[in-house]
Order: sequence, then structure tokens, then C-alpha cells
Amino acid sequence: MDDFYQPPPSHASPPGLIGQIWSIALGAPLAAACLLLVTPVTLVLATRWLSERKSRVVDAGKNERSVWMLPYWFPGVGHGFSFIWDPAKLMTEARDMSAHGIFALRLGPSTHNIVSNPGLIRNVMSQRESTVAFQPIAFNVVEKAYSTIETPMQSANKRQFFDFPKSSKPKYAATWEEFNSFLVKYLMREPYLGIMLKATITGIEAKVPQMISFMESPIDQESWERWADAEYISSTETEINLMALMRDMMGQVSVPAMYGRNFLEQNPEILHDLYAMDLGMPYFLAGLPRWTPIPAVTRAHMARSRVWWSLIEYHKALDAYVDGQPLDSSWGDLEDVSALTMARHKLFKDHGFTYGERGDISILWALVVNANLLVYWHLHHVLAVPGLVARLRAEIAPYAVVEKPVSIGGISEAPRLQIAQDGLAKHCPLLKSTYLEALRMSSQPWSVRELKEDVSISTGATAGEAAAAYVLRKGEYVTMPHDIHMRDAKYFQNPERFEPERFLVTDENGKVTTDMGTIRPFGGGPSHCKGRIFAERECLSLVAGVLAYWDIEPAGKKATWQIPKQKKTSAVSLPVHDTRVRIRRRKFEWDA
Ligand code: HEM
Repeated sequence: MDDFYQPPPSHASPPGLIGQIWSIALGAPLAAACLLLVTPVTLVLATRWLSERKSRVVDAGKNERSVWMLPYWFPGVGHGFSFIWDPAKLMTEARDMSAHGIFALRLGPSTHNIVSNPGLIRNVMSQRESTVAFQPIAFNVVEKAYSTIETPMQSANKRQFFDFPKSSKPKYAATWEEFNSFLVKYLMREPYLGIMLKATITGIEAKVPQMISFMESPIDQESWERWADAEYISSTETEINLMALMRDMMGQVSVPAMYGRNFLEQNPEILHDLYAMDLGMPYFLAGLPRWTPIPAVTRAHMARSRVWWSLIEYHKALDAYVDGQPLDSSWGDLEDVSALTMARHKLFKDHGFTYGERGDISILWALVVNANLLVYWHLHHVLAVPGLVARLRAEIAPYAVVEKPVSIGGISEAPRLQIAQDGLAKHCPLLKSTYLEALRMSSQPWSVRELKEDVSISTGATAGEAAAAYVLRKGEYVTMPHDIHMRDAKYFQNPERFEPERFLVTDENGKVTTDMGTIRPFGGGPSHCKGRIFAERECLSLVAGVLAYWDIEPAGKKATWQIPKQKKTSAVSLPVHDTRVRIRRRKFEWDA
């Protein structure tokens, strides 16, 4: 026996009952620790093992299968963590592992069937509302995103305005169809579409020549220059942030076209409140209240409240206007308010909606958040391709005309801009193709539907491939992240590259036009964007006007175009940083 052998230190237990209690007490921390560690690990491993839902044949005759669900690790959370962390990565990888671009994810308590195959999406979009419903999703978004959450601090006087949406749900349900029909009638059909476009184009023709003031002091600059951090370089050159500038330019012309010119004059900060509100959309949808200790959440709530109050005052003015009551002179005559806004106002008033229930905030938000950013991406991509600006200027020359200024003595006014929006949309295929390519690359729109019944959707037969059908289950959701398809190398060669001619097609007579193909930047089905025609015309007109009027170069030491990475907000992404540029007025033949 070794000399140095020592028996283990004895926790010499006293004999009997006390001894037993003593040993349990000593063993307990270790056992508890083991249990604490082993139980969750076992649970997580078991969840991972059992959670995969294999795709099984449902009906062999119809080649119908159930949807494959990826395995996940955490019970109750499902794929929630990886979805929040990087949804595009999770969904792109799963799409590549799935047979036909369809798979299921578990997000908390709900199951989402994620569909990116264009044939399957077409099928979902063509289903009846009673089977694949959008209305409950819309109500949910409206409830969470556009209602203000009351705090006990608010006065009773204010409270009556903030009763949206629970009390108003029945009123909305009763008028849902009529409101939807208004969107189609007044945003997509003539003469209303043409009237709103005319107001927008008049704004573009007036504002584009004033886009840069070449003033040294911020006090003398236009508001959009100040927001875009304009820096005076010389009387012919300014350095400025392109995204901030273009975003405001679009809002400066589209908001007056919808709400009349006095609305923006009364609420000069409202565009920026809408941007701040849009940034807060994920917090609203997650139900985070104003007092959440995260500054961005509070900022978003405050911005949304300010937008609410602006619209409440506006609706009071509209009430007075239609009732023939005296109107505060700052509102002007309100004669230039769009037919859509007036028709919605009438319906709200006739059905007894209180001011707080009138959901105009959703339309104002839809008008501003996507188109305003798209003009920035479009312009940025076009400027970054060598030689493209010259080609586009040649194409748009008959429809975006800069006229020689009138001179009196030695003083000339600024050259005038004339835009023919119809010509740009119909006779400028290269411009339109670059617009579609900008939409393909910079928008991340999702369409979500609730399944009210089991439904079978089919890929449709394609050349060399038989149709495959999938059964989606009642109570689950079907989610279509259109960006996953729009960046899929199977459908778009070099999907990460901006290719100006990607959407051009030539017919048998050699006529060149554009074809959108399978991209869906505006979603689809019953909730298909109702502003898509208006958006296309206003975006093409603003981009053409700016290209015709201004020279733009990258600023900074390296002075090369670097397209920023994207951050998902609404349909069109936000750049992670702005783009600093130098802007000069173009030289024309009369300048020589
Ligand atoms: C480039 C600009 C735009 C993009 C990319 C865009 C995209 C979208 C998307 C993805 C949807 C949801 C579709 C779905 O659920 O499947 C939508 C809905 C909508 N958009 Fe746009 N949009 C743009 C501009 C506009 C403009 C300028 C307006 C004018 C007010 C507008 C009005 C609407 C409306 C009213 C809806 C809701 C339609 C409904 O639920 O019936 N959009 N948009």
C-alpha cells in the first residue's frame, strides 16, 4: 500500500436519520446541476429529432405531397431565432434544400408555409379570399402598426381620438369592400389616375429645377437640402446625401397630389415622421409599447402620434370644408385634394367614424415609404453603370425636355423642365427596364395569407418537368417572400448584378418593350399594390427629370460608386448608409 494513500476526506455522516438527510444535502447540488443541464439538452435534442415534418405523399394520383418542415432546436420558439437573425439566409438555404421552393417554418405558435416557386405563388394568389385570406392579416397589421397605444397620461379629451382600432373593427368590416373598391377606382382608373399624375408631374416640373439652391447658409437652403446635409461647394456645385435628397423630393410632389398642397405646408416634418414610423414597424408588429426602454421604440411611437394628430386636424378641416363651415385660412381652399382622399373622407363621415378611427395613416404611409426609396436606388444603380446615363438621356430626350431659360438683360431664370409621363412609360424601354431591375434588386416585399381551408397548390407543368402539387393545411399561414425568388440564380443570371437590359424583350418586328416576367415587387392577389401604376409613372418621371436636369458624381476621396447594403423595412429596402454625391446643373447648348 502506498504510504501517501489517503482515504478520501470523510464527510463522516452521523448515523441514522440525520445521517441520511446529511448525505442527500451533500449530493443535491450536484444532482440538481446535472438535472438542470441534462433536461434542457435532452429537450433541445429531442425537439431537433422530432420536429422535422417530412414531405409525404398525400395523393399519389395527383402527385400531391405535404409540405416539408425543417427541423428546429427550440420548442415553443421553433425557427424564431434564426428567422429574426437573418431571414433571407434561413429562407434561401431552405429553398435550396427543398424540392420545389416550398417548405414550412415554425414561428412561435404558428406554422408558415414559405413559397418562392413562381408557379406555386401564382396558384396561391388566384385562390378565393374565403380560402386564402388576406383580411385577417390586414386587420392585424392595422391594429398593431397604425393604432396609437394610449398611455394613462393622455387627457380624456385626447382619449376619444385614440379609440382606433378595436371599437372601429365592426365599422371597418362593414365598409371593407367599399374601401377596397375605392383603391382600385381612384388609384388605378381614369380619369382619377391621370388627375393625380398630372398634379405629381406639375410638382416634379417645378421642384426638380429647385432641387439644389446653391446657397451657402442652411437658412437659405430648401428643407430637403438641409435634411440631406447639403454642403455648399461653389455657386454651381453642391455636395449632398443622395438617398435623403431623393426620398424627400418624391414625397414633396406625391403628398400634395394626394392630400392637397396645404397638408405638407401645415406639416413640414411629416415625411420624416413617416420615415421614423416606418423604421419602427417591426416594434409595432411585435406589440412593443411606447414605454419600452429602447429609444428607437419610443421615437417610432412619438413619430406615429404626430402623424395621427396631423391627420386628425386634416380631417377636421375636411369636415368643415364639406359642411360649408368656416375653415382656418391656413388650409387654403382644399380644392386640390385628390378624389381618393375625398371619397374616403365621405365614407368615414357617412359611417360615423371618429377622427381617430379614420385610417388615412395607412394610405399616407403606403404612398411614401416605398416609392420614395425606389427613386434613390434606381438613380444610384443607373449612375453606377458606365455609359448608361448617356444612353438613357438619349432615350428620354423627347419626353423629359429642359427648355432654354428666358433672359431679361443679363439675368436668366432657371431652365424649365417639361415631362411627358405617358411617353416615358410607353416609349422608353431602357428606362423602364432599369426601373424594374432596381425594383428586383432593392425590394423585399412579402405577401402573407391565412389558410381558412386545406388547399392544394400546383407548380404547373414546365418544359421537362411534371407538375407537383402541395397541400397546405387550414389554420396555417402561407408566406411569399418575393425577394427570395427575385434573387434566385435559377431564374435570374448573376442575380447580384444590376443588368440594365434584363427586362427588355424584342418582338418579331424588332420592336423593343419590357416584360416584368416573374418578379413581384408589388405582391399579388387581392392585396396587390393598388399604387403600382401611379408609382411606376411618378418614379420614372422623377428619375428622368433629374437625369435630364442635373449631373451627379460620387463625392469623396475615392469618388467611385459603391452600392450600399440593404436593410429590410417595408417593401423597398433602406440603404445601411447614405451616398454622398456632388451635383451640378448640366451644361446645355445655350450655355456655350
Ligand atoms: C415602388 C413603389 C411601391 C412598391 C414596391 C409597393 C409595394 C407594395 C406591396 C408589396 C404591397 C403588398 C402586396 C401584397 O400584400 O401582396 C403593397 C400594397 C399597397 N400599396 Fe404599394 N408599393 C409601392 C407604391 C405605392 C404607392 C405610391 C401607393 C399609393 C398610395 C401604394 C398603395 C398601396 C396600397 C393602397 C396597398 C394595399 C393594397 C390592398 O391591400 O388592397 N403603393 N404595395
